[in-house]
Amino acid sequence: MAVYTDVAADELADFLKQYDLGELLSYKGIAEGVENSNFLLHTSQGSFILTLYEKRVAKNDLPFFLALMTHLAEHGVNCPLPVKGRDGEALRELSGRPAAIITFLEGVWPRKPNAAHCAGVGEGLARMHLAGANFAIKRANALSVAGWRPLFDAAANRADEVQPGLRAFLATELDYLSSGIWPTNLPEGVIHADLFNDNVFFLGDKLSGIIDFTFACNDMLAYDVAICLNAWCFEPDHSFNVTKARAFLNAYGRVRKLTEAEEAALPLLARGAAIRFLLTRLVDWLNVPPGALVKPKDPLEYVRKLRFHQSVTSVRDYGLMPSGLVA
Ligand SMILES: Nc1ncnc2c1ncn2[C@@H]1O[C@H](COP(=O)(O)OP(=O)(O)OP(=O)(O)O)[C@@H](O)[C@H]1O
Ligand SMILES: N[C@@H](CCO)C(=O)O
Repeated sequence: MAVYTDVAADELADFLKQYDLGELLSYKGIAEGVENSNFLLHTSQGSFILTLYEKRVAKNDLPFFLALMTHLAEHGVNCPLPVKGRDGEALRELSGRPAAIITFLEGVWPRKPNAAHCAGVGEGLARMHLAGANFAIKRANALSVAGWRPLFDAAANRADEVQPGLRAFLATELDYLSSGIWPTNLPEGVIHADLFNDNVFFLGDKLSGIIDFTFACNDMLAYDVAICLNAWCFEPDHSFNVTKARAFLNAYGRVRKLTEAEEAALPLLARGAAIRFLLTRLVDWLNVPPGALVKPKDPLEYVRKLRFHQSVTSVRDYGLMPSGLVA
């Protein structure tokens, strides 16, 4: 998270009067993350996270995110819980933005994920997919293949300022991915859609919790797997680490086995996931709001990752035998 919208102390104290959270002792903006404004609150009742939802979050989607966290927590996933006010509502408004308070989760996100972390994420992701199976509310993925073109259009004119040739590279890849080859018949369910290392908490090597459901939606479960391959299985120099990928995929498969069709589609899904994050990062890189407390993420990291997926011919390259057996 970041801080785009500031909140004054007296405004926050007033806001908290709507809750049974005791007295506000201190609060501070959280610089991490890029999407929403977040604050760590200390009250006489404990620690909480206050989120003000920003540009990419549609207000109509907020009941989905809040109900999903409650549903997942009830089905064994350790994730934050929305805190309701005295009126029974979790969602309200603060400083002109939709706002909610959620419970604070203990744990630390891994700055340098190792293969054990990747295995933890694989297991955690599969458990989340199973836990989401009977969640009643639906939300389409606004950042799937149809959502990439508008992002490209918003950034295309200045893409070459970030890297010469980037515009043409993106245009070619986007044409390919939108040419009718994007899978439509793979198993679907609730996906997290942003399960990066800063959204997964660990205590030692053990996964202790999952946060940040503001991109969660209904989509292909294997697309979530592809997002994690991108987010967890590359090194700081952006080279692919097959040991981490194998650990991740095997751990996922022990809880929810990928179908053969999902395995076959993985290289394509990974290309899609790479361009999705490349494009949102590029748009954000070119549009940092003046005065915002945010460190935009590097879009070029995803050029390298995308090139790797373009070179992949089968899931063997991700450490998995096409039959699903370990390579
Ligand atoms: N429930 C929570 N418990 C403890 N810490 C939290 C919680 N929610 C958020 N944080 C802290 O705030 C940081 C940013 O949160 P989050 O990832 O939800 O923000 P975001 O703007 O949606 O970011 P991004 O989408 O870039 O990951 C986290 O890395 C974590 O340090
Ligand atoms: N996790 C995303 C930011 C939030 O969408 C990224 O690393 O680009």
